[in-house]
Amino acid sequence: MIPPGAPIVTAAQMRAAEEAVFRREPQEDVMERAGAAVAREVSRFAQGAPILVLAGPGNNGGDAYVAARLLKAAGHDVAIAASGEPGTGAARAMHGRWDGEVGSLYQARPRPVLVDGLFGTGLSRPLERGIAPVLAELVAASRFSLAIDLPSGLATDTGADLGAPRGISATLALGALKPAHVLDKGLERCGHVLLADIGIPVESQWRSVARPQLAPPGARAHKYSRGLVVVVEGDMPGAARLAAHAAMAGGAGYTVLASAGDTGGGPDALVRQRIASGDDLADFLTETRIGAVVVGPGLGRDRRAEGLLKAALNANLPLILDGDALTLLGKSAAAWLQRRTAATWLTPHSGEFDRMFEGAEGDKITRTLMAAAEARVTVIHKGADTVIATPRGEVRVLSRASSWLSTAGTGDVLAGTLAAQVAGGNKQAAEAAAWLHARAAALAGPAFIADALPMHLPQAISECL
Ligand SMILES: NC(=O)C1=CN([C@@H]2O[C@H](COP(=O)(O)OP(=O)(O)OC[C@H]3O[C@@H](n4cnc5c(N)ncnc54)[C@H](O)[C@@H]3O)[C@@H](O)[C@H]2O)[C@@H](O)CC1
Ligand SMILES: Nc1ncnc2c1ncn2[C@@H]1O[C@H](COP(=O)(O)OP(=O)(O)O)[C@@H](O)[C@H]1O
Ligand SMILES: [K+]
Repeated sequence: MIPPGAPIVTAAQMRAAEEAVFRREPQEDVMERAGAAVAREVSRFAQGAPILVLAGPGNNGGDAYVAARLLKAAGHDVAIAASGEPGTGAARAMHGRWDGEVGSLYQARPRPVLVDGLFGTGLSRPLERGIAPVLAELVAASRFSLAIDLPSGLATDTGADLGAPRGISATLALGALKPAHVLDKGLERCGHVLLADIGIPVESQWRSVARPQLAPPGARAHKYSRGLVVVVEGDMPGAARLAAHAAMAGGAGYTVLASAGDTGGGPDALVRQRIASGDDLADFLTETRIGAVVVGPGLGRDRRAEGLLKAALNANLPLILDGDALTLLGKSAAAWLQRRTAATWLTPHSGEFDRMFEGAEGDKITRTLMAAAEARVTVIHKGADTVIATPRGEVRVLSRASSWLSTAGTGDVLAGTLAAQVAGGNKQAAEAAAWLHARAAALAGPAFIADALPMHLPQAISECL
């Protein structure tokens, strides 16, 4: 579980936000609030069991000393073990306010409840001096463990593993989420992510995906005003049918499958349009009521596929490109897409993304932002950590969706869901589609097949009205 709609900031942005607050308020007061938030969560879960608090050299350790003092004052049995002397002014002050003993991390005996206050956003290199194995053992031997801000050993801005333990039960993010809470190894290492308000206002264009606010069709709605979606069929017709079904169940008023022949299948309400070639598609796409076109699911990579893709790119219509369309574009994606005047959405998985944007470097958020800016499109970079980036620099991250989504065809369902939101005029179509898709997967339960996913979209939508 990730707090929805929460700001995500880098370590440097968090530091800047803190420093702005320290100009009007002592750092110790902020640290007292952070430590109090930690103590609150720990006492909720500890249920009277003995607590071991680990304190590092920096301000994460400072938070740990505060939490230990408050937990002790509330009657808990608390021991502290430190990796060394406190190294910052605020941490020294908090160490001074603790009136008990401070043991060595390396001699610490496990206790049922563990609080990890060794390192937070200041971790700058892999854990050293044998800290990683000691921390891993103490976490493994505990019944409940809570990491202050971040599990020690995660790179704040990337979620890369710098020696973080496995099995942390919960992480209390202070003030805002950091990329490590939602990306890469952070997905498995943070446990449940909780967010504490510690009185530091943060401004960010990056957020975790939130449940969208959707509206039912107006009283005078008709099928075209609800949105007309065209899905282009190719070599593997099942993929296009999945996308079309998702567009219908995702709220589109009218869905057309543009197919070369009658391949059958699909709901009766699905309208079929015979499209043999790129020229046919170009003609059909002059229909002005079309609200979104999906090209790519099961498209194939032959001459006909290229012709269809070209026709879709040249049409002045909102366009969703997925699967084979992305592979066909390959390295020339940005050059092609920059020329479009209508809006474009790309839904690559990491293989497709890397083929299109091989020059993009860094963490997943940075790379996706670069791609969106370069191609001037919205990119939904899929995976266990799905990152949505717009050319305006907005980012939405959806992590911890059902891992049962890792089955063929679920990406086609996402493309269709997105098309319904685009055609329906949703200004936050990508975020809404990602939420609805993940919610449908949660409702579908374990071991579903992609065909079953669209059936759960209406229930997901009902939760947004
Ligand atoms: N600035 C503040 O007053 C506040 C900071 N907060 C806490 O402070 C944390 C950030 O504090 P800091 O910037 O002091 O950083 P940390 O406490 O995360 O750690 C920094 C210290 O660890 C050392 N270090 C870095 N990598 C190391 C490694 N691999 N092995 C050994 N030592 C290593 C650094 O040299 C530095 O001494 C946040 O995560 C949050 O928990 C909160 O208390 C809110 C207020
Ligand atoms: N382990 C996972 N956890 C959460 N979501 C996942 C996981 N694996 C895949 N997904 C999601 O499932 C979908 C798979 O899409 P894709 O890879 O394009 O598959 P296909 O082409 O077969 O439809 C994406 O929405 C992706 O974000
Ligand atoms: K920590």
